[in-house]
Order: sequence, then structure tokens, then C-alpha cells
Amino acid sequence: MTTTEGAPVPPTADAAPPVIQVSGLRMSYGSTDVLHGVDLEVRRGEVFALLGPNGAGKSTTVEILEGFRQRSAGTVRVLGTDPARGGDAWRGRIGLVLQSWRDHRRWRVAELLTHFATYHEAPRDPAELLALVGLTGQSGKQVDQLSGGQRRRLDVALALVGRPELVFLDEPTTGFDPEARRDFHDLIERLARDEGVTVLLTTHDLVEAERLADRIAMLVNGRIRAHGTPAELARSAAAHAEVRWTAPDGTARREHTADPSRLVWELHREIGGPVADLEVRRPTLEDTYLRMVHREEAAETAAEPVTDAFDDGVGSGTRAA
Ligand SMILES: Nc1ncnc2c1ncn2[C@@H]1O[C@H](COP(=O)(O)OP(=O)(O)OP(=O)(O)O)[C@@H](O)[C@H]1O
Repeated sequence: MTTTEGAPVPPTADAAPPVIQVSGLRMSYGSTDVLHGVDLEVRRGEVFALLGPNGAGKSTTVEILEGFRQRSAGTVRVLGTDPARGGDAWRGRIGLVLQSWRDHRRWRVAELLTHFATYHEAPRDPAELLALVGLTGQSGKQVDQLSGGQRRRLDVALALVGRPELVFLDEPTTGFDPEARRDFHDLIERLARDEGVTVLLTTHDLVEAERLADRIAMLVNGRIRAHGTPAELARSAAAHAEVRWTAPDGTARREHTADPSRLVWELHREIGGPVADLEVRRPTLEDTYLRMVHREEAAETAAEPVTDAFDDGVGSGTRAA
């Protein structure tokens, strides 16, 4: 289920073509390569999280999918169209957060939404939309008087006003307090479940990705390092236990293994008695994700490629000190 570099996120099982298809996507800013061959498929009606640390390439990917940035190489189809050539009709099927509304800071919330509704043929009712994103109480407020979290909700309302089939949300909950975050998560769930909207969101928060997404792709340093449903990723992370112990010469030892009881049995035999400071632990998805991110950061500093970040050390049989 997990991938190594360049392996595609598995194809959709249903007959409908994927809403998003990305193959071999590469992007360079000048001489700096930031996407190294990304493959993705997002199915109709699913919430898909592109998860990764700062600088992983999430926004770059989303901007290419939205048609705002020209890729360096690779094939991209969004709703069957190459975003680099998407016209107004295509754009009208997509909900995204435009920066342009920020020029309308003096407008009142409901006015702004009503204004943006006029750009669409069959817009949502602005009052209903404000209720959906929990901004009814703020409808008469000037945009520049909203809190950060309220502005993000307005972003989402603006993204939804044209009844899009597909919504891009780039780090939507940045700056939210816990309650606003929970409300926002409920909103995304309702959109996908009740309205069949396909959502691609980016986040650097694993908990958020696990909570919201039907499928997650982990992007680190411009490469998809693992992907799957949250349950698949968690199972994969826990497939190899970490065994720690202190060797008879006093050194701390550590090994990853799919069969910890056999390892402990072998150690017991080798040592000829109880294994000191023995610990057996199944890594959580968070452990694995953080380890993957830290390894990438270390490799970047050392300018070394990371070949198998998700299954770090798994099955290698080496006993690391
Ligand atoms: N316009 C640009 N010109 C040059 N380099 C850029 C540009 N935009 C992004 N980058 C670089 O590309 C890399 C990926 O950036 P990107 O914004 O896509 O990452 P991200 O995963 O969205 O990060 P964050 O979580 O911090 O928003 C980073 O190293 C960034 O510095």
C-alpha cells in the first residue's frame, strides 16, 4: 500500500474517471527542483489530503492543479482538462480561494458573497452559505473586522458560492482555534457526504488529515512518500515493531522487525538469560510520519537521497545502536 518514490497512488476502482489525475509532475523554480515526479489520483466525492511539512511542495502542486502555475513537466488532468489550458467554463466547476477578495476589505460579509455570486450561473444562496460556514452572525460585519478563523470560513464560502464539483483548500485551518477547527472539519465532512463535492486539501497536520481524509498522500521534499486510507497507513506504520534493549556490553540497541517475539526469543538465547531493558513498541502513524520528515530534513542537510523513508529501517535486519 505504501509507495516509494514515483509509484502512483493506486487507480480508482470505480468506472468514473478520476477528478484529478497527475502523473510524473515536476516543478522547478529556476534551478531548484521542488517536485520530483508526483503521481496522484483523486476520485469523485472523496476528501483527499496532501499532507506534508513546510516547503514540501503542497502549495506548488495545488497552484498547478488550479491552473495558476505552469508545471515544468508531467501530465495533469483536472475534471478532464489540462489546467494550463482550462477556460472559464472549466474554472467555473472548481472552487478555490482567490486572493482577490482581499481587495474588498471594506465590504460587508453578505455583500461580498452576494457580489461573487453574480459571477456564477447558478450560485448558492448567500444566506444559506453563511449558515453553512457558521458566519450568519457576522453577515453585516466588514471583512476587515473578521478574525483570522472567520476569514478562512469566508474563504470557504467564496470557494463554494458557484456550486463547484471540486474544491481546493490550501491549509484551510491555519490559525483556527480548536472550536473553529472542529466546526470546519464538520463542514468539510458535510460537503463531501451530503453534497458529493470532491475536496483536495493540503495540511501539515497529520491529525487533521486522519480526521478528514478518505485518502492521504504524504508529500515530503517534493516526493510522495506514502499514500492510502488513514487505516491502511496506520496498519502499515504498525506492521513492524521496534524492539529496544541493552546489550550485555551496556550499549543501547534497537531493531525494527515484523516478528518481535522471534527476535526476543533469539536475543534471550544469544544472551543466555533475560534481555535487559527490553521494550517492544508498535509505531503509530504519527511516529512514522515524524521520522520520515526528520529523515528527509537530515538527508537534505547532508544532500543525500532518501530511498525508503516510510519504512525506515523496516526489515533491514540491522541492529542499530
Ligand atoms: N515562487 C517561488 N519561487 C521560488 N521558490 C518557490 C516559490 N514558491 C515556492 N518556492 C519553494 O518551493 C518549495 C515548495 O514550496 P511550497 O510553498 O509549494 O511548499 P508547501 O508544502 O506548500 O509549504 P508550506 O506548508 O510552508 O506552505 C519551497 O522550498 C519554497 O521555498
